[in-house]
Amino acid sequence: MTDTANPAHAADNTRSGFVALIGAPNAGKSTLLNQLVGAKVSIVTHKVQTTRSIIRGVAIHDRTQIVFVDTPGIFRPRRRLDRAMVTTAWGGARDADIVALLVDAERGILGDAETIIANLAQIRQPKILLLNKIDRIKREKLLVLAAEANARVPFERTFMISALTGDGCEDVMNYLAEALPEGPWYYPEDQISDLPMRQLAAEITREKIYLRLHQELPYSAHVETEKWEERKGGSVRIEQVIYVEREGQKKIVLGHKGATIRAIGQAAREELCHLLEQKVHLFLFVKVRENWSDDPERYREMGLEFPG
Ligand SMILES: Nc1nc2c(ncn2[C@@H]2O[C@H](COP(=O)(O)OP(=O)(O)OP(=O)(O)O)[C@@H](O)[C@H]2O)c(=O)[nH]1
Repeated sequence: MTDTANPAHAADNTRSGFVALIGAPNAGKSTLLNQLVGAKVSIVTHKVQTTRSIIRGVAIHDRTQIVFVDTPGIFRPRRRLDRAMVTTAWGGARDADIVALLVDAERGILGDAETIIANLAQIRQPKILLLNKIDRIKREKLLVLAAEANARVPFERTFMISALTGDGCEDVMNYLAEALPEGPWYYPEDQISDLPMRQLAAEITREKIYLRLHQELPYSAHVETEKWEERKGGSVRIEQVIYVEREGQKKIVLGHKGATIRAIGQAAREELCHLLEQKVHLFLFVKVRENWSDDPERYREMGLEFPG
């Protein structure tokens, strides 16, 4: 048996490294991360800009440990929170061994994807191109897109994949497993994410809020796990606070006679039970905290840099 408590894994011939996934909002980064790591570590929703901080997923392929850095979508920043997300995303790319640019092939290289490609030139790490969502488009169009992207940036390799179906993903893993440098593993073998459990639990609740409320609640809800208590008998009691910016938003989150928050809580609890493989008692509270998006402390908690 392998010693999972020892992250060094000094065994011969191991390889390891960091791979930054960058791409425009909705390119499919979180979906791909989950597909490659094989477990849900990064939240996925149909809304853009749901990933706020860098989340790592760790995959083992052959003798290589591949640490994925899922970056917030890189886009033209408008609000302060947006600017923090973009700064953090490019920081993640500069620290990585390999940068993987994910492009929504259906959308092509327009808008945000174009801005990213223009900026990629300044990044000196080896870069690979992943054309995603090939389940949705014709092969001829893909080839044109691949040529267009490679004319602008020297990619080491181009892959055509579907993060959703897993098509082409094995080729990406084979490539990364060979391309990353020799060295000891960074994490114990059984660790899929270094995102603290409390934060992951908060992300799950935040995902349920988005899925439930769609447009009604803009990007102003923030969830914090305040209490995490392992109970006798193997269950866990988790208390979370959902912070909103205005009274009106609090009413929306609560819903008529508390129906909305109950549904959010139930969905989050089910997913947590599944993830933790234990019984979960989840308690949600809604609080108004005006202007939390201007508070440096909240940024630090989310692992973001505060743009002055
Ligand atoms: N058809 C299809 N849909 C996909 C594929 N990959 C991702 N999607 C969908 O695209 C949407 C966005 O995916 P995400 O993984 O959340 O995208 P993201 O790049 O992490 O987005 P942000 O968190 O906003 O940066 C979701 O509805 C996914 O189901 C794919 O290969 N095929």
